[in-house]
Order: sequence, then structure tokens, then C-alpha cells
Amino acid sequence: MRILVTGGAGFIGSNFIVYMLNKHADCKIFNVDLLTYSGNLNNLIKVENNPNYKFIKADIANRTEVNQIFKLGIDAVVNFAAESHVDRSIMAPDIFVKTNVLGTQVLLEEARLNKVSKFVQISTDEVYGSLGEEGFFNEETPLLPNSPYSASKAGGDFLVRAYYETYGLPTVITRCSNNYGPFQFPEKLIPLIIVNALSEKAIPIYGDGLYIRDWLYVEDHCSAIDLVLNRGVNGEVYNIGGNNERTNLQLAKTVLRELSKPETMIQFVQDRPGHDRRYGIDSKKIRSQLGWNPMYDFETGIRNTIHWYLQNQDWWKDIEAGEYRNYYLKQYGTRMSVNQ
Ligand SMILES: Cc1cn([C@H]2C[C@H](O)[C@@H](COP(=O)(O)OP(=O)(O)O[C@H]3O[C@H](C)C(=O)[C@H](O)[C@H]3O)O2)c(=O)[nH]c1=O
Repeated sequence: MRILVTGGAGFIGSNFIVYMLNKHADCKIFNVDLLTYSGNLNNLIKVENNPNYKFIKADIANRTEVNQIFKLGIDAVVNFAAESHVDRSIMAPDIFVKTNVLGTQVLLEEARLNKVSKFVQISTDEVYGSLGEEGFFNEETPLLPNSPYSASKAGGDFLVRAYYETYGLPTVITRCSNNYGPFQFPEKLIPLIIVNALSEKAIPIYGDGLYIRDWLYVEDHCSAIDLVLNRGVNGEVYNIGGNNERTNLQLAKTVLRELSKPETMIQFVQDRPGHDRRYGIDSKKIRSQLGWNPMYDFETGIRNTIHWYLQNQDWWKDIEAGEYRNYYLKQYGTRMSVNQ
């Protein structure tokens, strides 16, 4: 199968490419990525010389560029390419609409004209909105996005649905909970805690710290996408969750304990506007219909992740030296006092 993977230099996309090339000798992957601030070809060093792997720098929202890529002969598309950080979407929503909505539509249109056999849209549980203390999101839960990020992902999902209903494009949507693992850009909570702790910097926790996320180890997410790509039923949505709900405060304390750092590094800071209180995923459908099961419990996953950041300090120190550090100071410098 000749698979177009978009956003393959990002966190989940790069993990997916490595997973697929290790698992399937017969797949050829075309990785299309614009290499924005969070895209990093160093994530793909393990596969860069693999004859079944090819990188192409391009913007999924640019029709001319995408049109050229489909001329290579594409059987299936897995669309990871997205602006994904909620805080950034609050500061600059425009680019989220461009990539997550327009970019998805451009891909769908070329996929339709080139008659691909599968289009997998990688989405998020954030499109469902926020939960209270009880209940879970299932695939029938109405979409009620609260941030510009989640609204843009919901827009992409609606277009995917429309291409299935209107043109019969063989689409499938996956909606995952919060991922963590190697190569995650340290603007997201888990790598931010690890990187700050290792750099002796305060750990910023928004609001009361009792916001809840359901954590999914990235390799388990990759195995789920592989199943959906090969056996997912067209027109369907599959939720993918880890059944590992933790408050942000619990999480920060767990990581600090693993690193033998004091809890006094935690600093409560001003809350995120429109902050979703809780995400909880019901993933019975993919488990019962496609036989997916996560391999990693949370304790193993978090230890692997911490170990990876300890072993790969050059990877994140490079990042810190660049745009990420400026972004961090710009955002938090005016909102809180952290002893940097
Ligand atoms: C960066 C940061 C975050 N937080 C809180 C905010 C959230 O309650 C939680 C996780 O935040 P993060 O920005 O890592 O992730 P979410 O906003 O839950 O969204 C993430 O998971 C979904 C599924 C996606 O689809 C998003 O792409 C992905 O970014 O920690 C803090 O308290 N302090 C911090 O410095």
C-alpha cells in the first residue's frame, strides 16, 4: 500500500511512520510535512534511509503542492497534519482554520479526484467538548468544541463526513484522547513537566489543577490507527482512549516523584480561557469491533517517556534554544510569575 502520511514530522505522525515501517514490509510511506515549529525530521532518523520512506516538504492547504503529491500514486491517506496546541489557538486562531479546515478539504478533494481507497482523519476527543465528573464521550456524543483548536478540528471532521456522504469517499475518523510518549513537543503538559523539572524550572499548572485528561501512550495510538486503516468501516468514527484519567496535579506529582524532584516546583498559574474540565473516552467500539487493546499501562508508559527525555536531552535542548522558548516567555511572562 502507498500511504500518504501528512504531518509525519510531528509527534504522533513520526511515531506512526516508524511503527508502520517496522511492522509492514509491504507499505511505502510518503511523509508530507510543512516543517513548522513542531515538525522535526530528527524524529525520523531511524527510517530516513529506508527505501520505503520518502519525505516531501509541502503545505496541505496548498492545492498545487498537494496535486503534485497525488501524482506519485497514493492508495491511502492518513491525515495527522494539524495545528494542535490549544493555547496557541487562543492566541492565533487563523492558522488553525487554515491548516485544520482548509488543509483537510484540499486533501479530501485530491483524494476524491484520485480515487484513494481509504482516507483516515486523525481527530481528537476535544471536538466533543467537556465532561463533568460522570460519563464518557462515545462516537454518538454531539460535537460541542470550546476552543478555536477543537472548533477547527470539528470543522475538518464535518468535511470528512460530508465527503463520505456526498461523494462516497471511503473515509474513517479516529478521535483520540491525550497522547504522550517520545518526541512530543514540550509545549504539551507531560513533556513540559519533564523538561522543566530537568531544567530546574517551575511547573506551571493552570487554575486549580483538577482538570482531568485521559492519557494514551502514543504507540498504542499508532496500533489503533493501523487497525482502522486496514479494517475500519467506511463512514465510521472510532474513539481511541487509554482509560487512564488523571488530574493535571496528580500527573505533575507523579512525574516529579519519578524524577526525585520536589513538589514545590509546582506553581499554580492563571487558568486557560474556556478550559475543558474533563475528557473521558469510551473506546468500546474499536475494542469490540476491531479487537484493539492498548499494550501500555500508564505507569510503564510514563516511565518510558521520562526515560526517553532523559536520554534525548539534545533533542529538546535544541528546541528550547529556538522558537519554543520565545513562545513560552511571550505567553507566560505576562500572565504569571514563575521563577524562571
Ligand atoms: C501546557 C499546560 C497545560 N496545562 C493543562 C491544560 C490541560 O488541562 C492539560 C493538558 O494540556 P495540553 O495543552 O497538554 O493538552 P490539551 O489541551 O488537553 O489538548 C491535547 O490533547 C487533545 C486530545 C488534543 O487534541 C490536543 O492536540 C492536545 O494538545 O494540562 C497546565 O496546567 N499547564 C501547562 O503548562
